[in-house]
Amino acid sequence: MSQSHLKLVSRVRCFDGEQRRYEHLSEALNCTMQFSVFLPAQALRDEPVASVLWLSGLTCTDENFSSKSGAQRTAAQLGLALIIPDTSPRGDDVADDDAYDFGKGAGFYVNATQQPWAKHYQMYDYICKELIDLVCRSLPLNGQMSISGHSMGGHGALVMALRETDRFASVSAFAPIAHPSECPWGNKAFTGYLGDNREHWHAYDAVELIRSGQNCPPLLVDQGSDDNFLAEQLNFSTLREVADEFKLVAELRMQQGYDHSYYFIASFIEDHLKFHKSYLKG
Ligand SMILES: N[C@@H](CCC(=O)N[C@@H](CSC=O)C(=O)NCC(=O)O)C(=O)O
Repeated sequence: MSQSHLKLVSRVRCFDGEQRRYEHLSEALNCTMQFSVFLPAQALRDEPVASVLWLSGLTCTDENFSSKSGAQRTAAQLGLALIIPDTSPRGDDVADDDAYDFGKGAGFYVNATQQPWAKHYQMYDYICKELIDLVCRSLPLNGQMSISGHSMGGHGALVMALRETDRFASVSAFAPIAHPSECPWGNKAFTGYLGDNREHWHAYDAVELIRSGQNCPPLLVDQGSDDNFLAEQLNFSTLREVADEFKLVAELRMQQGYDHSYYFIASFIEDHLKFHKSYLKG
């Protein structure tokens, strides 16, 4: 398989569109990767559509969101494609860790600088440089794109939107790890992938990027009040404070009684896709 070649692994009819899974050889990650795509009916008729890139959380593959969120119903109504990458490099020769929050399934959307991780764990470049280019060249997409994600993927979505300032029309997140430099999940992952110098962590920390004056596209965040990870890992109130201080175009909502699960995501994904659609052309 050449690096630019997409191999269709599966396709299934879904809301008059198709849920597909592709495989390709990633140059950035130095391994074979799979990702999922929902294409609405318009795209199947070769009418290019706008898309939402979804980044998943710890322990996920590209299949958690496509099988649990129910996002396809609204995406079909709005004529939006969904692009759903995996959360880390994969394969037998890729370094791993026994813990659920480091190694495979926990790439944290960074470009690792530390060994043995650096050889494969280049998730930031994989998504922002390689995958977006690949899907825009290979699928009926019009290039208009927004970004969203959950937890570790919410962190990834915020960071990519803040750094790739002209790429995304809007950004949203469910229970994002908003300030990874200051929580146990982020501390562990950043020490392992990026080393001990905390200055190097700030390029992958949404709160620090906002504090540094980076522009942010329109932002929607939902956070469940009964999320087990809220107090220790997510720093929702700090994100609210910096969003207010730096006058972001942002709505950050506390949703009473919701937890960290895909039931929470399924409850509000319609709002997020409609929010993105309002900023996307086509
Ligand atoms: N197993 C862990 C928790 C793992 C977990 O909750 N993963 C979430 C994302 S958390 C942040 O990135 C998830 O999306 N899981 C997949 C799913 O389908 O629910 C533990 O026990 O603490």
